[in-house]
Amino acid sequence: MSTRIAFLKGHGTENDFVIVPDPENSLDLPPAAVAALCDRRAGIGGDGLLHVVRSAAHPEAAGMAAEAEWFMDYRNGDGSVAEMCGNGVRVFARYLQRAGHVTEGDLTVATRGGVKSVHLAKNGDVTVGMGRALLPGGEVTVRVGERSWPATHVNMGNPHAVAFVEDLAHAGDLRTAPPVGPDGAYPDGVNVEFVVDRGPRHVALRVHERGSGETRSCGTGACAVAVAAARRDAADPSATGTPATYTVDVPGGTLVITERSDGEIEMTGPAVIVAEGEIDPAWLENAVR
Ligand SMILES: N[C@@H](CCC[C@H](N)C(=O)O)C(=O)O
Repeated sequence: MSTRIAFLKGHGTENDFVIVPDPENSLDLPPAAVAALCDRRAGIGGDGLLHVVRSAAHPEAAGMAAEAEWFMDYRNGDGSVAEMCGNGVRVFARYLQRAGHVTEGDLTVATRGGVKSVHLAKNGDVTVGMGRALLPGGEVTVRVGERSWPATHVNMGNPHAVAFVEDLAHAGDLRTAPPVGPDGAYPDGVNVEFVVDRGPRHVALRVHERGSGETRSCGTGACAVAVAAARRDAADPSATGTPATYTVDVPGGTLVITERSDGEIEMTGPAVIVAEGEIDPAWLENAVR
């Protein structure tokens, strides 16, 4: 890597990302490079990285190029690849707007979880069509120390285990991933949400994200929580025929999630770009050695 590499930093409800624009997919970003960039002490710092590539230039997205010009090549902070990142899509759209690639209003973004519809509103909010949740059923259990809770498995393109708890403090310090049983239930790892009620159709969560640790927000996690809460509250829109909207407080802000009666889920929240600069290529080369 001999030329300087541009980056931006952004967040959605404090789920923060290093953004690396690379329209023609010419950068080599192995897991070690992503982990170095996301390192909060030795790097730029972020829960994850948004590699911004034209769909036509990326082998995983070329098939979506007719529907979405831009591909969000999302990576977790440890360098691993994930199928989807809800907050990431909002921040990605905000970047496209700032760079002049799109304007306020409707656009599409290609992700590993398929093409997502996005609306950039005048008030700064960004709404993402997150698709449908899958609830494969089966019992899973989340454990922290001596406590354990039954959890709902919700797939939002990526896997989530949602546990309703009495107190968010019971999740502990979340420095390590809480064990989710039975063994082998999630061979590729899982995002774990701890949830309490705050009022009617109003919940709060803490989350431990696969590949990132505890984060201040998780968009797919907030959707998984809203879906699990609607089933618990006998408000499943596909059964009642009525959309269900939940306000989901996360440590970094608030997201509003609506599940329609056809199962389609929309998530609304803010997305902010906070800085931009250049990565020193010599530092990056050294960091991945
Ligand atoms: N923060 C994201 C989810 C990112 C991916 C997740 N860590 C995984 O590995 O599935 C969001 O906002 O959805």
